[in-house]
Amino acid sequence: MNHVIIVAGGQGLRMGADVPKQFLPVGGRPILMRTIERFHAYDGAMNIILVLPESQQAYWRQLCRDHHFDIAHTVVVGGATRFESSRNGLDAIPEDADGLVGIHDGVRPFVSIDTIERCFDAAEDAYAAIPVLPVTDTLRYVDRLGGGKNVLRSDYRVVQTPQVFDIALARRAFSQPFRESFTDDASVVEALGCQVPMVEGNRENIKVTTPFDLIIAEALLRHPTT
Ligand SMILES: Nc1ccn([C@@H]2O[C@H](COP(=O)(O)OP(=O)(O)OP(=O)(O)O)[C@@H](O)[C@H]2O)c(=O)n1
Ligand SMILES: C[C@](O)(CO)[C@H](O)COP(=O)(O)O
Repeated sequence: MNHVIIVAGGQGLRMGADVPKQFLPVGGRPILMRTIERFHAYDGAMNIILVLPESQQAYWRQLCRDHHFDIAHTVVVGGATRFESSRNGLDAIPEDADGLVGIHDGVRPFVSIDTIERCFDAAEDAYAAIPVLPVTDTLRYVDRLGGGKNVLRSDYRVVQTPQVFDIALARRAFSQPFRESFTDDASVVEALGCQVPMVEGNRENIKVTTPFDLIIAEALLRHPTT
């Protein structure tokens, strides 16, 4: 059985909305529902674990009733960091489970089924896989004194989710103590000394982070490309 942990335990400070950003509507439906629907569409038998702050769980249950949202999922409590939220999600997977676990941002509702499939297929072969895209702008390194220099953009990739791992590998990685450098799940696995293979992501798979991203999200719904 495949598992996916949808992390939605953050504060959404950059969005600055009254309602937690994962509950904001896009095309009339909460972002989080759209995200969960993508994984259910990929694999109807997938074990879906949703990580949410305790204070938001009653509101989420109300939203599910209001929107007749009936995709089965388990809700677990979020942590102070994304690392902690991912780890809480992992703890909800039965001890004796084997196979793969994907970890996905609750606020990436436009992940394509192809991207999900590429990640799970590659992780089946290589124990881990993450979706990435090439950088389309010129990149500039800036130092602490305000100086800067052009860097070769072909040396870099933009990283998305879902990040998929063998469950035993993910458990070992998340038993390490937290480090500030853990900005995604791949960086936690790499701290064990493992390589994390990359597959192609999809351009629409934006992380809804700021009010501007909500405008893009509405436009993507009006002109679907996935
Ligand atoms: N303690 C945390 C922090 C983040 N996340 C989740 O990780 C994903 C990516 O994080 P981001 O979009 O940066 O969300 P926030 O941390 O909520 O945003 P901000 O930094 O603006 O507060 C989101 O789905 C967010 O809910 C989480 O589960 N637990
Ligand atoms: C995990 C992630 O979405 C990969 O791009 C990203 O690192 C999370 O962003 P945050 O701003 O660090 O929460």
